[in-house]
Amino acid sequence: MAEATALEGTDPAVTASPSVAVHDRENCLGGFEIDVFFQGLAAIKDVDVEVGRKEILGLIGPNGAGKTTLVNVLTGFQPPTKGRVYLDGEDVTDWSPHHLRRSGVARTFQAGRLFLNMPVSENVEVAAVNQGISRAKGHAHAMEILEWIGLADKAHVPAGVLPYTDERRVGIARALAMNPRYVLLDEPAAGMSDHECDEIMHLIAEIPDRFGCGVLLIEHNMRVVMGVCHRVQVLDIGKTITYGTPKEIMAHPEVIKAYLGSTAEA
Ligand SMILES: Nc1ncnc2c1ncn2[C@@H]1O[C@H](COP(=O)(O)OP(=O)(O)OP(=O)(O)O)[C@@H](O)[C@H]1O
Repeated sequence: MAEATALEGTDPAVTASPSVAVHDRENCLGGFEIDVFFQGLAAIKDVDVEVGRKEILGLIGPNGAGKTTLVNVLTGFQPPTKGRVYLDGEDVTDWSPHHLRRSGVARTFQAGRLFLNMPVSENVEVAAVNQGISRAKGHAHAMEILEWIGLADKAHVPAGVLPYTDERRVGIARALAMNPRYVLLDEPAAGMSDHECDEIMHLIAEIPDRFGCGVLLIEHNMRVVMGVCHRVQVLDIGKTITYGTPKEIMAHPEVIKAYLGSTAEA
């Protein structure tokens, strides 16, 4: 993680982020006018973010831009210093991660957070059962998702022996097993080969229709982001630089300068 960036005290006209309002607040997971300060330093300053139910939103930006902090705010892991979070019209700003998870906001983590001694299938099953369905239904649901994500043949393997890239898939499977309304994926393609990236791209593209949920995707791999996202929002030093379609983002001079220029081939 990079050091927190001091935006506090700078000219508001300079630090103001553009509004990203594109959805009806009743039908999205959104953070509005979000600030997050750590020890007086702004990690996020006046950022709006919205993901719709049938949408894949990409959140990109250099290391330390504030992407994970923003996802932490949307999932209840980080209370915002200022601003509100809405889930399909309901103010959920003060809700715990557990409450949000039970209400349909699921996420993955950069580090797997799997039960390493437990078989892959049970890792996914537990996530489903925690949402209140029976063990048998949870198992069937888990196996369906593992089949879809290409891990059915490893269902009985302890999660701890999986290669890193498979761990990330199990993380996605666990999040989807919760039957979320929104799923937030933190760098799902990290460490993947080009071939694996292609596979994960196709899977992510299927999520809104197959699972009926919106996707917020943090990802450094631009091929993946530009290949699957309907909209892309760009953060840098804690504020939104711009947002738009992948095509618009690729052509944005500030984006090219601040981010894509150095990592477009990541
Ligand atoms: N718990 C914390 N305490 C203090 N500072 C933090 C904390 N979490 C994040 N930060 C700071 O907030 C800023 C944003 O960090 P964040 O991890 O959200 O960025 P990011 O865009 O997700 O970066 P990366 O791509 O490297 O994951 C950074 O300057 C980081 O050092």
